[in-house]
Amino acid sequence: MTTHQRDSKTPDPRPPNSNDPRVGKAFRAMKDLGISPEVFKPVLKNLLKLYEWNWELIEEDNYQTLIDAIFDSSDDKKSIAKGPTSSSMNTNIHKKRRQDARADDDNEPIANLIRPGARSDTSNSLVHRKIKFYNVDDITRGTEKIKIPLINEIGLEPPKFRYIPQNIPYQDAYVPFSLARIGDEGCCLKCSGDCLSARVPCACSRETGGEFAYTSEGLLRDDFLSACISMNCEPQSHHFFYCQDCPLEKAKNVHNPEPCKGHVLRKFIKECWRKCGCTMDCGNRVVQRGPTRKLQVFSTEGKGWAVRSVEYLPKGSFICEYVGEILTNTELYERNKQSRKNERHTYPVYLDSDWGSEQVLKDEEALCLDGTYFGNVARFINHRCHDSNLIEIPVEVETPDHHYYHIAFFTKRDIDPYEELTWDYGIDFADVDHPIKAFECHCGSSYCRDEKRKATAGGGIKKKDLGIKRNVHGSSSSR
Ligand SMILES: C[S@@+](CC[C@H](N)C(=O)[O-])C[C@H]1O[C@@H](n2cnc3c(N)ncnc32)[C@H](O)[C@@H]1O
Repeated sequence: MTTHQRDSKTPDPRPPNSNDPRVGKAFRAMKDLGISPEVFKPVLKNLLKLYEWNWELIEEDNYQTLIDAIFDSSDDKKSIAKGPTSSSMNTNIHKKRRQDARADDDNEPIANLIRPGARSDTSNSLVHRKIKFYNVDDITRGTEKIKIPLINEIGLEPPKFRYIPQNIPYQDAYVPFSLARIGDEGCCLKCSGDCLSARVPCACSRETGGEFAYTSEGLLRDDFLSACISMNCEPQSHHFFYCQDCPLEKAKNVHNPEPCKGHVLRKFIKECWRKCGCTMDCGNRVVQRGPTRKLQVFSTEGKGWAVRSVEYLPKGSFICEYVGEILTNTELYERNKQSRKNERHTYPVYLDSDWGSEQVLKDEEALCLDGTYFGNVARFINHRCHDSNLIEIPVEVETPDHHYYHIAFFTKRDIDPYEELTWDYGIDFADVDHPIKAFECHCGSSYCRDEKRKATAGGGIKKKDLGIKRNVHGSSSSR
């Protein structure tokens, strides 16, 4: 699944060579900061010698030591400031330093929900560090297998929420899991070990046409991902389902709802689960194992908090689920009314991917996820119009009843370290009837729908737009 790495605690007697994956990783991280190989290679070589080939010290805190050493060498020589990449390099290094340079006195508790994690600089005395480290080293409070730090580069107000690694019903949501609901033909009772290596794909691959959605490397299969992307980004008329009594239209006007504008039908992944005979390491259990990538929450100008990965992510990588409280649509309407009064922001996702397969549920039955007060890292993923680098895919795990399922984010393409992770919320920025006012979009995409709307004659507002999905309801930002 990931490139093999030598245990970085074991001193490596060999000098670095360009085939070493650790050199490649360092190269990519430095490239991202605009640092050319000519500049970083000699510094890396010296540092490795100094640390007796201990890569752990080089790699820790996203190569902070290496960056410090490059910075110090550039301060000394001033010569690299003449190079063509020097100004961007210095800007980026300064940016990177700022991102990690939150002094102790910036360690405000994150709404008493995230423990501040000030770090003392005792890890190595060989490099004189002039900076302090960021203030929260794990927003998950140990509830995930990985730590997810929060990097406050610009002094944003701490997010107020409680991290939960799995969805939890708020109150009325009826989420029935039972072994009895899973028929024997709906799971792989007789499998053992890893279903992906079985000669014939088991029953759990039926949802994805008799082939598993995942490769043995734990990535989404290319053809499956492409089909999901094209259904999501360029849906054809046959990809839409039109319901009789549309809950989204009722949310806009309960007494006189307009006809349904259409819901995009989605492809599901089905993962093996408890009733199956395979092990937890089975390749058809990716989302249920939780996030494994090196993610960070960081502050942005204009969009609040955001998410990125500090490691390279190949196309089809699972990033995280959208986790929140499970609400009925009725509870969500109530909450939205309240949040408008309290100026709180909600980030709900409708569990509406299975339109057409069963009767549309009533509002007091239909479910959505709200990550506002209780959520996971996904609540920080910002919107980008059309060319976002993540796609959300519905995943069936505990129940074959698609009344409830998981929403999982996967990469649509290869992603470089430190690139912001984004998904298209599906907002129609021109929809003035929507119960939650859309934010002013700063996604920066050349396909930005908000920019296009503003550019049309006087920012003219249209009322109807066929086939608009609106999964997350962004509220106007107070930032
Ligand atoms: C799901 S949250 C994402 C995390 C959020 N940035 C935060 O700080 O908590 C959605 C909110 O983020 C902000 N946001 C997301 N994408 C944005 C964009 N492209 N432009 C401006 N604001 C955005 C909006 O305030 C929106 O209501």
